[in-house]
Amino acid sequence: MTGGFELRETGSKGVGVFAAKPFAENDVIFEEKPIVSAQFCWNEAYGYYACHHCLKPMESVEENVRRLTANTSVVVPFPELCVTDKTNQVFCGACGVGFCSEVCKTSADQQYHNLLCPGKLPAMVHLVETWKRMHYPPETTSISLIARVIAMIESAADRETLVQNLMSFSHEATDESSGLCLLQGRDDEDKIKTLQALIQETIPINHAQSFVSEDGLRSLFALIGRNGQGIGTSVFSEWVKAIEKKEMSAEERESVDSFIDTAYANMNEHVGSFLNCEGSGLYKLQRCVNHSCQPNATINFPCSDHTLVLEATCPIAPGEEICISYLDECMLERSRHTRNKTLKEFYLFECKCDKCIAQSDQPDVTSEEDSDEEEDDEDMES
Ligand SMILES: C[S@@+](CC[C@H](N)C(=O)[O-])C[C@H]1O[C@@H](n2cnc3c(N)ncnc32)[C@H](O)[C@@H]1O
Repeated sequence: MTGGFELRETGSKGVGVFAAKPFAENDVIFEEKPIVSAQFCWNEAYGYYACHHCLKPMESVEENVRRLTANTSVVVPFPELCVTDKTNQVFCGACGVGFCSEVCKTSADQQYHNLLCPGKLPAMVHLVETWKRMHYPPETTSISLIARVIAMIESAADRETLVQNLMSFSHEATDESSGLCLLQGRDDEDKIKTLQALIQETIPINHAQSFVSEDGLRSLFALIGRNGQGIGTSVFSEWVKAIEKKEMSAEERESVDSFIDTAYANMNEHVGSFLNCEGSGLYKLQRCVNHSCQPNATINFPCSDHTLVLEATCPIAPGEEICISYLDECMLERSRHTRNKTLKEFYLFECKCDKCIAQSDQPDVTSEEDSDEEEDDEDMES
């Protein structure tokens, strides 16, 4: 973590992160590892092979391109630029999951894996399969993250500090939603009851009972909905970055650029936009960064694992609030009405950023594109 920022009350948005020194574009504001993270269940099931603890890709770049293009004869040039180091990979003797290093395996074992390993707790497989039938891609959270939080509370040497940390995360459910929209569909109350009963049956719980009551679980979903940070890692995009930096002849550059274009086109045909190992995590500092529809910072994963970096996207002056966008770039271009509909549905709040306040006297307009989508949603629901 670097200095240069402070946490302060904002008034209307709760706590926020403020610059305590000037930041230039691309400056790192802070870097941190999560309290807990987990790969999404379908992402793992579809063979996106990542370290069970830190989400670092476990495949070589060639294995990755072959899988994502469904072409087993692709030969990737400059294989020496692949960042995957298989020499340190280790595996769980009981369930077979892989870790990029002994360090990750030891952390996982100590924090949650000793309790949740399906080799020792076969009912975990049923819990995950039940979840997968409730929550299809594109995934926004996972039962694995919930299970890890519970297991960490069970296993923590300093349980009190961990619980205090988690409780400092904003975790209120709203009147309209308890964060259950994360489960998708209309029968969320039934789903939460099913999950709650299954968690109670599956995980031996002595210390985390209050987190697995119906209200406790609802609150945990709200906590993850409000604070969970998506994580994406890719050995191919790391290799592409290394290729961009490598010095080579014009001929080699042309040939490798053409290889990259073809690979992306073939991936798009086979897996669409699902290119990365994906998951989500809870971070102690990142959870204080508020949303703005006109952000001045962004989150990156430069080590292609769950280590998060908050970076300035424009100059930031001391005293200014540092905000990221919880919405993707496409959604940021949409009307205030549509942006807020998404923020309410997925992040459980109404936006009070400067841009939304400035646009608050505008009518609740839904752009043509948005209203088409809304009609489609309504058709699907009816
Ligand atoms: C990741 S937390 C950010 C830290 C939070 N302010 C706190 O005090 O814990 C996300 C929550 O902050 C609030 N928040 C973030 N950005 C906001 C915004 N632009 N307008 C209103 N509330 C916001 C919402 O309550 C949201 O659920």
